[in-house]
Amino acid sequence: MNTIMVEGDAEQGKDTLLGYAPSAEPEDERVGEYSETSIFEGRDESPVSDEVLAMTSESIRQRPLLAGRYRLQRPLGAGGMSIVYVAEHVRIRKLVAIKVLRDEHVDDPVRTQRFLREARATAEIGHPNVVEISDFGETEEGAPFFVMEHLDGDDLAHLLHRQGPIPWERLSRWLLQLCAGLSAAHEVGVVHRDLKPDNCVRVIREDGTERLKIIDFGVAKLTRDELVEGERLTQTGVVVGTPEYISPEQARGEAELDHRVDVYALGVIAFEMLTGKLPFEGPKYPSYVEVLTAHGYEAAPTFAELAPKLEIPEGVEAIVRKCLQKQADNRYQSMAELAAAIEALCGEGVAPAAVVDDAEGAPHIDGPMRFAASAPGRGDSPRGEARELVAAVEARPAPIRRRGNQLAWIGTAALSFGVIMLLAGLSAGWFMYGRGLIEPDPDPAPPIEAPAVAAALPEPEPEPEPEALAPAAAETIRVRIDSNVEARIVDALDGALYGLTNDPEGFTLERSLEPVRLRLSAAGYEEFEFQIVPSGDRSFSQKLEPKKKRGAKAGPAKDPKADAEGSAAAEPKPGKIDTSEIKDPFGP
Ligand SMILES: Nc1ncnc2c1ncn2[C@@H]1O[C@H](COP(=O)(O)OP(=O)(O)OP(=O)(O)O)[C@@H](O)[C@H]1O
Repeated sequence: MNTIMVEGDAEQGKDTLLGYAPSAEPEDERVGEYSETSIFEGRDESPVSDEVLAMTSESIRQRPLLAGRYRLQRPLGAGGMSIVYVAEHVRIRKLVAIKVLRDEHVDDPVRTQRFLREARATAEIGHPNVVEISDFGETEEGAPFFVMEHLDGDDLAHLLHRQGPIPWERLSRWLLQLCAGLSAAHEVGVVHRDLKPDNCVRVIREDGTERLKIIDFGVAKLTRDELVEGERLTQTGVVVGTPEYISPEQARGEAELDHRVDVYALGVIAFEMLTGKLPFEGPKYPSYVEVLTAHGYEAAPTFAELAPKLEIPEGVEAIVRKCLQKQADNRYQSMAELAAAIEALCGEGVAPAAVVDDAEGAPHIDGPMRFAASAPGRGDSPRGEARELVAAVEARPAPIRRRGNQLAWIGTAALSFGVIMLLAGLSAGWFMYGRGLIEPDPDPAPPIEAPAVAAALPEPEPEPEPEALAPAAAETIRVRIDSNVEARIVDALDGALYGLTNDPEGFTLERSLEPVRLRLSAAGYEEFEFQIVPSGDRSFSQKLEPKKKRGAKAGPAKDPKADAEGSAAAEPKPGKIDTSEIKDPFGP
């Protein structure tokens, strides 16, 4: 398992609930106390485990100077893709942080492109609240690296662990800085997509003031340009994020993502920093499936429900809830708008109107959820870790609702259909499902003048050919079903007629990832009910069984239509038969 592993104790942090003094009390009881006691005392010595050191490239470790000017001192941390070191610029004797692509990924064009994209995206932003990129290069082994300002501080996850919930007065100042940095990113067409407390570092400046810096644009989307070659997964698609902070549209695998996913994530961060709890955690959310489903469909609990002992002003909650709306249109539409709301509340005390949650309610997950053999459980990797998961889901959706209605179950079957929800194997630090990266941005930002470093970085691979993206663009898909007897194809929920089997034209369905439950019915034949996920054109064959006559011996009944038209009509058509698809994929 080529996983991450920066902080061995981060794991603990997830389950013991952030930043509270160790307590014999049940977890729920602990909310409500601001505590300065760290349950992670001593963790600041070095977040890098021996395992990470062991993973460190031998050649890099031994080389005294990187690119002739940087002396690597020690690893700061590592993700699935790269390792971050503290280094010294030997000429100006300044500490820097250097992120180097792991040796094992050097020949992987996808990861290399992503890595370069991170460097370019970050460098283009150029804002005091975003980590600064000052240089880049390549190791002798060909591993790209880029050089950042060294942030000597704590990320918000650590602060929360150490200090417990952060009062609004303080948090609001941090949020305003994060809004400023993200606003700058959005202005140049960069969407972070993986915002979480771990990626927000607080440094104390010489004058004693705090400065927040956003790091890790490793999964950022450059809305105006490149799609990374190879991330164009025709079947499964790709969306990247960290389950605990992922926006509903990412969780639902929607293709069109914009900067408002960052508004949502910032809302989750604010929620967690204020209450010490994530909106969706605890026994009700035993795996990432439940977490993602909740982000997709479930309203966040109120502060009073989660942290009854904390007194958080209503206006604050209203702001957070507005960020957490499921529909991006119902959130703040920009970081500037969010910042204005924070400022209005902090300044004149103007609270935004309370928001009525637009959540539709989470689908009930009923069936067995099976992870691939190598899959980690939710607790198997550090909290907040972006991760790569591959689909291996078996789940029975609750009552399937009609397509176009609220939901159905996101993690439906259709492994062969493409995306859906996913689950399981940790591999490179990306959580993948849905189709986020495979869509071009419909409204690209205007070109901007990139700072020198960004401009000098190698250009990424060209965008995929348009035809590769074409299927996702169509609004409807066509379904053709053949059967041994002409049968009506109806909606299993409301009986609406879609068409008839054996119609060469088939019938159309709205393109969706929500399953549609259909029924085939023909006089004298057993009805056959099944579901499909209309994510692309489908063609099936299904034999209907004659109804058994009471008292009659089992055997094929006569098909009245076959009688009229000849026996050929009763034969299933050859080819194209894939009864596995037509069966309820969640069925036993
Ligand atoms: N400029 C910096 N200064 C100080 N520490 C940094 C800096 N950039 C990153 N780090 C630390 O290095 C560690 C890994 O950084 P980062 O989050 O960018 O990588 P990652 O996302 O975990 O790795 P990958 O991109 O391979 O998945 C984190 O602990 C982070 O706080």
